[in-house]
Amino acid sequence: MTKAIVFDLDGTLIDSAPDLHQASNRLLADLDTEPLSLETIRSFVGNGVPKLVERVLKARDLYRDEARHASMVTQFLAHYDAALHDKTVLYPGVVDCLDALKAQGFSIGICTNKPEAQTRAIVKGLDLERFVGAIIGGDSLPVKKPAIEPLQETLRQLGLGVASSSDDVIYVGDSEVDAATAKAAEIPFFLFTDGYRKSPINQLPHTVAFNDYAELEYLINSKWS
Ligand SMILES: O=C(O)COP(=O)(O)O
Ligand SMILES: [Mg+2]
Repeated sequence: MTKAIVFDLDGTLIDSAPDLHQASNRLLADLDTEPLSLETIRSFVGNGVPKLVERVLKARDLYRDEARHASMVTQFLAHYDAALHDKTVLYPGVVDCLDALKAQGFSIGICTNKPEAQTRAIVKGLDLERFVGAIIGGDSLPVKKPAIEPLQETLRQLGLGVASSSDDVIYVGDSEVDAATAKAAEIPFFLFTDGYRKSPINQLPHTVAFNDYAELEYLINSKWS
């Protein structure tokens, strides 16, 4: 039976906050408004781009209504598309870890709240395509995490039935949203502690916590040994 490891993207495999920060501040500059700090933008990531843009606008008291918000999301994405991974980096050890997991025969998926098109472009640009068998983004389905459907759809595309998933699957993520998703889906959750979480580790439901990708293969194999 195939086993699968599904990863979140932002704050888990990649540190994407610097490019999200730049796009946010370019949007604010279009609106003749002062920039926000990297730390602030990092704290806004995890619920998808529309929510990030809403938080950016509200932080500068610029949120008006849904129609304007929708056009700001489009404007943000134009800035983001112009520099999707200029400053974005993989966390140390990610490539070696994915290599090792792939070599062991694990199926690998990505389940993120980032829009699918931008996710695919970044995955390609950072040369991760060869590892990944399924990608579900925040706009791939009508709902996004913490709804469980995106994670279930990732597993379905990897060829795993939902019924068997709790025994054969691990979800790896960095945030409150990921922990809640895995818990609701009854899937073991490995928490990468150096991502964008806002809560203390002990307040996030998790199976295993780690901060070094050099340890992840061992931790995964320990769970199934
Ligand atoms: O909020 C986003 O756009 C993406 O965040 P995620 O990759 O951590 O799900
Ligand atoms: Mg994340």
